[in-house]
Amino acid sequence: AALPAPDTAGLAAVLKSAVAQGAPGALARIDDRGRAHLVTRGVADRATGRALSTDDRFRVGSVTKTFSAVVLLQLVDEHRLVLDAPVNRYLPGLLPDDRITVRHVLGHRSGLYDYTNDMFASSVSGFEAVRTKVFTYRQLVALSLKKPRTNAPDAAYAYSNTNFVVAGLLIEKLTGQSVRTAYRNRIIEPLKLADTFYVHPDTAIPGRYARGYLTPDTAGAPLVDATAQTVSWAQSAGAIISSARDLDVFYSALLKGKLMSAARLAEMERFTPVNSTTAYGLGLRRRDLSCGVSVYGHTGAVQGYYTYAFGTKDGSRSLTAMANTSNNGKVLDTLAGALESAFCGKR
Ligand SMILES: CC1(C)S[C@@H]2[C@H](NC(=O)CCCC[C@H](NC(=O)C[NH3+])C(=O)[O-])C(=O)N2[C@H]1C(=O)[O-]
Repeated sequence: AALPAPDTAGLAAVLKSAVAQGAPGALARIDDRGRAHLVTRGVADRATGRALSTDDRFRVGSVTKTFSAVVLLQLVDEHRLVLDAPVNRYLPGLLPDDRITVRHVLGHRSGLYDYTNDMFASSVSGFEAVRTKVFTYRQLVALSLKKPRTNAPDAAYAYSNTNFVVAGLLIEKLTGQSVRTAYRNRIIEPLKLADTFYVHPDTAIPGRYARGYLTPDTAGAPLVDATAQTVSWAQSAGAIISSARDLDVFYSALLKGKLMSAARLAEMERFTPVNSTTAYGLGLRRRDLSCGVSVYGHTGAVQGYYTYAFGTKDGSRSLTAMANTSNNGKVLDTLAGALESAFCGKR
């Protein structure tokens, strides 16, 4: 059935609420069968008052996880990786349990503890302690392995950044290239994503970008400009920089089957229920909206930036929404309303 027209007035109201709840700015872009709808609110830079533009680049956080999953699923298509093989077959001795497979890692079913739970228990001091640090993947995995696993392999879904750090190690081992090269050769250049970069460990965002502001844990304390950071704590789990246009192109191309075989996309879309309205596949989230439409993509939360990037099953319509703050649950929840406006239309 054809989707209702996007509700751009509703979208503007969502962004207005996000700004009222503490985001300096918020943006949204819908690409609907070649037609773009652009909405913005507030500022990209609190110091200069520059208005936020939908052209501004930003840190996408865990939307990066879909990029990493795409590379690995392409390697499965190339018969260079077996999804149900143990991770330790490719990275001997990395993990303490040979039963943990590549599929478990990409579906957050490995049980590997998420080291960011400790790293960011205190939001601002945790961020300041790592914002210029450069970690190796193995240092991050070691942080995780200091803690007990959350579940036996495949026994449960438990979101963990550690899983996509392991994915980065797999990408580098199997391609013999950096994840930066793998993203560029396999996704960024083929799709001509001119605003999409992996610059780790550089802290600067190339070109024109929105500054990002971390909301402190203490109510009323000033926002912290979190724009400059290595994102080395996340890397292949969260360090990509992109734009609303590029993420719409990326998820539309993915969902249209342009990035891997139909068989592999079907594997990516085998979903584990997370709660009543969301499910997780392989580096891909499904969100079931109030109007019965399901959308596919990923969310992101990195210091200074919240992102929603989702598309319809056939990739004909995609939406990216971003607010340039984080650690603000009200803004994260409000921004989810952009999905309803974009895909369910006027209510
Ligand atoms: C599951 C999520 C929302 S969290 C996960 C990942 N981001 C992180 O793990 C960073 C967490 C710390 C971010 C920080 N929060 C704190 O410091 C809280 N003490 C903030 O908000 O700036 C990402 O991105 N994912 C989102 C996803 O996949 O949707």
